Amino acid sequence: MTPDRSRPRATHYDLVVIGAGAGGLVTSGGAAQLGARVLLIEQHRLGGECLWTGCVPSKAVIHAAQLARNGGGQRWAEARANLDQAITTIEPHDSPERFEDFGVEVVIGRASFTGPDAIEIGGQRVTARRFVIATGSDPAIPPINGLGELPFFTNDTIFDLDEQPEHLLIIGGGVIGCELSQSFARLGSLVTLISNSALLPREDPEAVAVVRAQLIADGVTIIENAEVASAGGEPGAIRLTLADGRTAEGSHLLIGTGRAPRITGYGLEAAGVETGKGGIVTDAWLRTSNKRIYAIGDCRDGPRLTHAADQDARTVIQNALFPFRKRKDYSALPAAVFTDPELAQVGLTEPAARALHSDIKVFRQDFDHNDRSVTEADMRGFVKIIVLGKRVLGVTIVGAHAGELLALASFAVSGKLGLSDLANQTFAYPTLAEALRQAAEQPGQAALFSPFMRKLTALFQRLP
Ligand SMILES: Cc1cc2nc3c(=O)[nH]c(=O)nc-3n(C[C@H](O)[C@H](O)[C@H](O)COP(=O)(O)OP(=O)(O)OC[C@H]3O[C@@H](n4cnc5c(N)ncnc54)[C@H](O)[C@@H]3O)c2cc1C
Ligand SMILES: NC(=O)c1ccc[n+]([C@@H]2O[C@H](COP(=O)([O-])OP(=O)(O)OC[C@H]3O[C@@H](n4cnc5c(N)ncnc54)[C@H](O)[C@@H]3O)[C@@H](O)[C@H]2O)c1
Repeated sequence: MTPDRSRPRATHYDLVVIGAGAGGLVTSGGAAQLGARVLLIEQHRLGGECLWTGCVPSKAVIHAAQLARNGGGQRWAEARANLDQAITTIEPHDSPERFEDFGVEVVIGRASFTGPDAIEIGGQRVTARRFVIATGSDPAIPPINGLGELPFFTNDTIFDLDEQPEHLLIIGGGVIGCELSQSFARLGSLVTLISNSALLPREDPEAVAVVRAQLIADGVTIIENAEVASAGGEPGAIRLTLADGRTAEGSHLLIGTGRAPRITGYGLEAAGVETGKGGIVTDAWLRTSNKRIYAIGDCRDGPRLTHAADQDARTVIQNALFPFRKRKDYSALPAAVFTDPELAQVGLTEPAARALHSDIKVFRQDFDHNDRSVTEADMRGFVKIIVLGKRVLGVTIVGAHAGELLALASFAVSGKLGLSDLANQTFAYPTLAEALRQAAEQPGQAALFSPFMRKLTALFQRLP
């Protein structure tokens, strides 16, 4: 029998979690399995952005676009079928029944704080020992003249699109803009991508150059460092006018210009929770200005990624339930842009490391010297390892399967390993991962094959 999910069964819990996206699900499921009495409140459907409007549909579209590449024709319908299938397959993992089996009490409704230690939900007042806010973020819509009068898409709506866009205009050259511009181009739409920055402004520019070249080869028209001054035209024939007078016309418009944390309309002021421009302010332990309330994932100031929300959740389970506290630490948080080629980063990029330290060293290995890249006939990209002294500060990988290869690099950065730890590994031949070892062995090889070593070797050969 389906339980009544319209109101809580009790008035007090050990932990109340607001929002059932990646952050809220991991927190509530983990805490309940550890034995805490947990109430999880979700206003819409469990799974959040990642399942319904983010990672899952976008990666399914990317996969369909890979298959469609060079196939010709308009292939959005196939991508739509693929993304619907992916969501249907993953949805049971995030179902209320599964979390109820873990011992979580699930209520569907909108929670609102009424004071520093209480919320209201389903007309009922609920108190808790600790609260976790995991309310996520909305697409940020830029203040462009005329935009309000036109139909436009965001990640909340683009994956429900029924018809193939003839010509998709995209504002924003970040992760969404790059991943989806390439996908729609490969699926057979004309695509124009406009950004007020360079593409992927936070990433290594040399790596971005490799991605940019592929987007152009796929037919994406890219306009970088350009302000969109106004939007006009009509549905089906949208015209963007840039500040320098240029115009771009298309049938559909997608906005991917960053995120706005969800911090209004649910009583954060009444709870005494401080917010800033970047979201809910948290301390080193992810506590808000109200020490009994934690904030995790996209709603707090900090990185907005599913695995960041997951990492936050694990930190908060420990901090909210146990006396041994754990600090938040994003220094080894990996990130991948799932374009083709992929761009993956962990730790500091080369420009970020140079801004902090004057004496870093950078070791780069291009994939055109990797045998597997040659046999796969895909030699785009490189591995770059950024080192301070002996310590690996960061790794940038651009190329095929860069997101997968990054796992090894993440391990090196989070484990505070030295370059020699990577250089001394033996990797299966022929694999792309060998490029990491080849980059890591560059300084050692210079020392190993030096004139001094040559003399030493010769000397040893003369010994009886
Ligand atoms: C197109 C796209 C692709 C992405 N791809 C990736 C990727 O490949 N890898 C990656 O790591 N990240 C990716 N992300 C980012 C990722 O989706 C988010 O960082 C992640 O989903 C955030 O999880 P969250 O739990 O913080 O918030 P959300 O998933 O947004 O969950 C918040 C939940 O809170 C609920 N809620 C809000 N207010 C209330 C309230 N008052 N009461 C009750 N419920 C409430 C909402 O309904 C929602 O379900 C992508 C994002 C987008 C937009
Ligand atoms: N693979 C992944 O992990 C993945 C994929 C998609 C999205 N995401 C997450 O989702 C979030 C949102 O992605 P996003 O691409 O919207 O944000 P983003 O921050 O990655 O990029 C936004 C881009 O829009 C540009 N921009 C901002 N205002 C503009 C304006 N008025 N006109 C033109 N350009 C403008 C910025 O300069 C920037 O290049 C990100 O935080 C990202 O972490 C992650």
